[in-house]
Amino acid sequence: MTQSAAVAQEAPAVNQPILHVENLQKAYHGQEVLKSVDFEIRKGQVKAVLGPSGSGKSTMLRLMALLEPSDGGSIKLRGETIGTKEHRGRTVHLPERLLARQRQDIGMVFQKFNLFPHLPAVRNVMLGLTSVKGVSHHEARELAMEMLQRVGLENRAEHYPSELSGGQQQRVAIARALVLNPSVMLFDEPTSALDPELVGEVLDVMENLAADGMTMIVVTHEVRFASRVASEVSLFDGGVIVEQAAPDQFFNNPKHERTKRFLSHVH
Ligand SMILES: Nc1ncnc2c1ncn2[C@@H]1O[C@H](COP(=O)(O)OP(=O)(O)OP(=O)(O)O)[C@@H](O)[C@H]1O
Repeated sequence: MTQSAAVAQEAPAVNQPILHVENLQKAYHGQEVLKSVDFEIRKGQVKAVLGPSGSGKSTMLRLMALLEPSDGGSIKLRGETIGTKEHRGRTVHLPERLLARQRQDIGMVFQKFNLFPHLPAVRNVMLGLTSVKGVSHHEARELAMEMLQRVGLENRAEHYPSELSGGQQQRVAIARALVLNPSVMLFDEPTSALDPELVGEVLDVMENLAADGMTMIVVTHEVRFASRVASEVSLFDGGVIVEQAAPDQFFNNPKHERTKRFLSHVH
């Protein structure tokens, strides 16, 4: 194979979405939470997802992160179907071993930081590298320190979660996701559990990530963040995406009545 042919094979198609979700469905106890979600995000885009409480936003992210199986539809990451495969004409869910491997390419940050309380910050960040990726302790530590620096916490590396503020814990959680070098980062209301004065430091870290070209989906109630940082804003309601548009259009000239009503409550 010529060198240029090899490069062409490796490079993703320029306009191919990083993550592409089609007709995603999920029900709990017969109650449809995701009716049919279609969603795509391209490299470097930041999508903000707004919507009323209980509308299924977290469920959508958990399915995209392969933390729960869907009931239907498909998820493609960099052109490859993840989470499921076709087997004898049926769609089947992949075994946990394969899901774990695919999950490494999707970073997820939760409302609650979920750090291990008995490990200092740097060990929390290292854990995925040593236990999942088999990286040596020495190399994992170096990479973890780089990530802690990126979120402005290199001087808190040896602090335990109980010695850190909520905002700092959330920044450690972001570093923990980033260190695995995912193709896309999913944020599920990352500032909702924080005292108001700690929200800004987490949003600043996220804004820096976006400026560095990270591809991000952010479920949030932070309308100002969405309007400033997102490349596209979506309103999620009733198990579907009601409207998606660039922030200016979404906030200043929404098309759907549902979006207008939603915005009248949050503005
Ligand atoms: N594991 C589960 N088992 C049963 N029902 C669930 C489960 N997870 C979510 N639900 C239900 O699905 C619906 C959507 O929940 P979800 O957390 O996805 O909404 P949300 O839009 O993220 O809400 P919020 O903004 O309050 O976090 C809710 O009615 C919730 O009770």
